Amino acid sequence: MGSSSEQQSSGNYDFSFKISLIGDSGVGKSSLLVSFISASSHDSAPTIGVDFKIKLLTVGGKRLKLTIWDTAGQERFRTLTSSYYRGAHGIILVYDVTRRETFTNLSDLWAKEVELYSTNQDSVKMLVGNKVDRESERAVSKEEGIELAKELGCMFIECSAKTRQNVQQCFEDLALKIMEVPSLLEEGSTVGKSKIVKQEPGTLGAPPGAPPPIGGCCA
Ligand SMILES: Nc1nc2c(ncn2[C@@H]2O[C@H](COP(=O)(O)OP(=O)(O)OP(=O)(O)O)[C@@H](O)[C@H]2O)c(=O)[nH]1
Repeated sequence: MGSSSEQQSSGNYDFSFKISLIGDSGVGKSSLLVSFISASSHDSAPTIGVDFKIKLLTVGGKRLKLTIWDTAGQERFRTLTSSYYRGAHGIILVYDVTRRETFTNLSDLWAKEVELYSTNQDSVKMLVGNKVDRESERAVSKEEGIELAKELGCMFIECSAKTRQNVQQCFEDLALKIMEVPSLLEEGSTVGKSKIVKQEPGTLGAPPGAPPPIGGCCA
């Protein structure tokens, strides 16, 4: 799927935000993204390197362009990390409610990385407990999720990329919160800024200096 240059023009959206998805391998980051972008979940192959997708949507009466980055959780790709976070307006920290270690890794590992690499002091963070459709296998309670979100200063939601429960809500709530932060709003504003930049095929919408994404597309 491609996007026309017309869609990329600032005339078609009021704000442009970068959102990064992080968390352990297999928690469902790619599935959440695909579920949000394509309005249907699917079995997802492991992400190799980095992927991003663009979603145009209207929230709170504003037309938004969300560039959503999907990180590969595997340790061997961690050298790419800083570019995932650079300039991100929103960061989604995902764990799998059926795998406790993915929850503890968020506070022990991922939240520390966010602190280290995030260049946007004001970026909005959202803690997401995914795979709630597997309720019988749950290993992390909702209350624990709420507690950790408080500790980390994050918003919180539980969802399922498989059933799409709360997936749209997750991204919309995050976007709404980003728009409440004046510095992020100003930075993401397209007013008076030209968004039509000459880019190599396949990198449409990627921030300058970004590593070449794999399979980025626009919805
Ligand atoms: N039951 C259930 N399975 C899910 C859900 N989300 C993802 N999965 C499955 O979990 C597995 C891993 O999902 P991915 O989306 O590849 O996870 P990821 O976090 O992107 O993994 P990496 O690309 O390795 O970082 C896949 O088999 C998905 O189909 C969900 O909400 N419920």
